[in-house]
Amino acid sequence: MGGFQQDEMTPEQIEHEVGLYGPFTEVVRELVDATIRTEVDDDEIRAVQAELEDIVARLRRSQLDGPYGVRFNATGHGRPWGNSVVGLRNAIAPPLAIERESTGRVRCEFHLGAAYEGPPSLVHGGVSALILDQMLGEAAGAGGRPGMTATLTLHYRRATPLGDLRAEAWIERTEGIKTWAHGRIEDAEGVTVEAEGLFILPRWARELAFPTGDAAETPPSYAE
Ligand SMILES: CCCCCCCC/C=C\CCCCCCCC(=O)SCCNC(=O)CCNC(=O)[C@H](O)C(C)(C)COP(=O)(O)OP(=O)(O)OC[C@H]1O[C@@H](n2cnc3c(N)ncnc32)[C@H](O)[C@@H]1OP(=O)(O)O
Repeated sequence: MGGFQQDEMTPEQIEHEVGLYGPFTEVVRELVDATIRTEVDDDEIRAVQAELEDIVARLRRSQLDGPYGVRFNATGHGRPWGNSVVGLRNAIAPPLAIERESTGRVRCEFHLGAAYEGPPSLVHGGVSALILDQMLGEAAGAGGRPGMTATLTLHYRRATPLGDLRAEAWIERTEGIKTWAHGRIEDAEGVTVEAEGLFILPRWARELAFPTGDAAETPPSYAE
């Protein structure tokens, strides 16, 4: 698997890019929301479309060949900036700003607007799954037991309204390369969705992490 890429970015360069691409991507998120909710007239839609086509062409003048991947510098500072849940440069991502504890407990507060709608004024069930997949995976990673999602089970207890929400996740138990994590999404009234998942350190990562074949060792994780 490719996509993990080390580079020589200094903390100052990273701070510069965060300051540049953070607000840039935020405007694109605004654009998505405005596109769904606008009620301007037909001529205005056509005019805006033409301007946007010009803007896309300007950005396409210099592009990566593929997705952003996960980059990290020599200090191990990870930049999953294309990630669809937490990516700084991904306008699809809400994005989640996750607080991580080394015990494997993670939490965040976030806002889901019109772009995440499923049933009227409610969060799409697949979006809740997306968020919980990331949160459970982050819990596994924060606790030093990272893995790929092998199973993910969702319990939709109550409809999740669009708006201000919070999520948390934690490691329930580990066994060698396997980590079981649990988590939930809550609105102001309490839990709406619960999840449990199994995360497995894949073979390619095991070979890097345990050259001796001893999965009782703690595998590496990337710090943010
Ligand atoms: C991740 C690597 C580490 C990088 C470090 C970065 C840390 C960052 C920290 C945090 C931030 C990230 C947060 C991300 C969150 C989002 C995560 C996603 O959305 S991941 C995308 C969706 N998931 C996939 O696409 C998986 C696709 N499937 C696979 O890749 C493999 O099937 C995988 C890894 C799940 C297992 O492959 P095998 O080759 O390692 O498996 P075998 O060696 O055959 O089995 C090992 C053990 O696992 C069990 N096993 C395998 N698959 C299972 C399954 N699906 N269910 C139950 N058990 C399974 C087997 O029975 C075996 O168990 P026995 O040793 O016999 O006890």
